[in-house]
Formats: sequence, structure tokens, C-alpha cells
Amino acid sequence: MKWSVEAWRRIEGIYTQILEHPFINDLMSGELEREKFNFYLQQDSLYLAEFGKVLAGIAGKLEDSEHRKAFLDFASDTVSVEQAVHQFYLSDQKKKTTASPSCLLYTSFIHKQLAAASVLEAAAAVLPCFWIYKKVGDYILANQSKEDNPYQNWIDTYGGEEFAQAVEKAISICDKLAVQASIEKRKKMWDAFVKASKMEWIFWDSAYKKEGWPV
Ligand SMILES: Cc1ncc(CO)c(N)n1
Ligand SMILES: Cc1ncsc1CCO
Repeated sequence: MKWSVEAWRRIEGIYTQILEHPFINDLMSGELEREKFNFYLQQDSLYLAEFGKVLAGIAGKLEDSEHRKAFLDFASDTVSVEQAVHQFYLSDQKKKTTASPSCLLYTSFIHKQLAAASVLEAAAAVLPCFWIYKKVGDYILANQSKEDNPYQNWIDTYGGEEFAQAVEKAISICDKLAVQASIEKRKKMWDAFVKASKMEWIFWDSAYKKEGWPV
């Protein structure tokens, strides 16, 4: 069986909980509080900066030139999204933000996977960022009730065809890496994939709560 089929099976429950989260529900209905969305976007711009660095770092460790090119493209696209979000904030409100505990947890985790684990485990750790967002984007597109959702731009970014191709590629690279891996390594890849998926839920939850530092 493909590594990715079992990977998704392992996070089915987490994915369901993400779809049921009020952040996603409110995003879909268009009723999400602006403040919550802004909080999310600001944290996400910090997240994307680190995510892009990690993608570039993974690229540097991939032997297959096609895989390396794919990850360099992911990294480059991520910088574009990061800059677009940044631009939005420069024109809107000039605000310096520091990473929330949950944002720092997630970015630290993917950096740790890159620095201290194998490239396979690093690739598995960033895969939920692609795959879950794609699934959530598609889900929202398919279940939207309103025509004039103020968050349509966000929804179209992840529900669109362009992102779908990147996601397919990322999944297939993980599958190819897993084919050459030992059982032990495949398990570690699943563990990283599951952990990062939990952090996807945590990230949305922290935005919904506008999480700050308790001390
Ligand atoms: C937290 C998070 N995960 C994944 C994506 C999609 O790349 C994103 N923008 N933010
Ligand atoms: C995963 C991801 N998220 C924002 S851009 C990007 C790479 C798409 O090529």
C-alpha cells in the first residue's frame, strides 16, 4: 500500500475535527469575525516565512533533481504567498506581530524535523500543510452557502487547481521517498505526519481564541 494512503487513514479523525472546528465553519459561512481572521493571517505570515525556509532546506537534501526542483518551487511559491499576505498588512495596518505559542510550536517542529531528523521525516512533517489545506479548501468550496464570502480570496487560494497540482506532487514525492525507506523510517514518517496534522488543528484553534502568551 502507498505510504500516503495509510498516512491519510491515520489522520482521518483529526481531519474531521478540523472540519468541525468553528474557525472553519465560520470561514465557510463568511461569518468569521474579522479580528479572528486577521489574527490568523498575521500568524500565518509568520508561519509561511518559516515553512518556506524549511521547504528550501528539504530541497537541499533531496538527491533526485525532479524532487529538488519541486521543493524549490514550493518554497518559491510560499514566499509569494507570504509576501502577498505581508503586502495586505502593509496597506492595511502596520503591525508588528510575534509568533503565538501555537505558531511557534508548529514552526519549531518543522525546523526540528529538518535539522535533526531524516529528509524523509522532514518531508512527511510538511505534507499536512499541503494536503489538509487542499482538503479544507475543497470542502469549503463544495459546501459554501453564500455568494459574497469576504474570505473568498483565501478559499480560492487553497481550493484552486494550481494548489491541487502542488499537493499531488508533494504527496507523490513522499510516496517515492517512502518506497525506498525501511519499515522503521516509514513509521517515523507517519508519526511526523500525524504530529503536524494535530498542529494544523491547534493552529486554527489558536487563531479562533486569539491565543497570546499567558506570561
Ligand atoms: C498553518 C498553515 N498550514 C498550511 C498552510 C498552507 O500552506 C498555511 N498557509 N498555514
Ligand atoms: C504549500 C503551500 N502553501 C502556500 S504556497 C505553497 C506551495 C505551493 O506550491
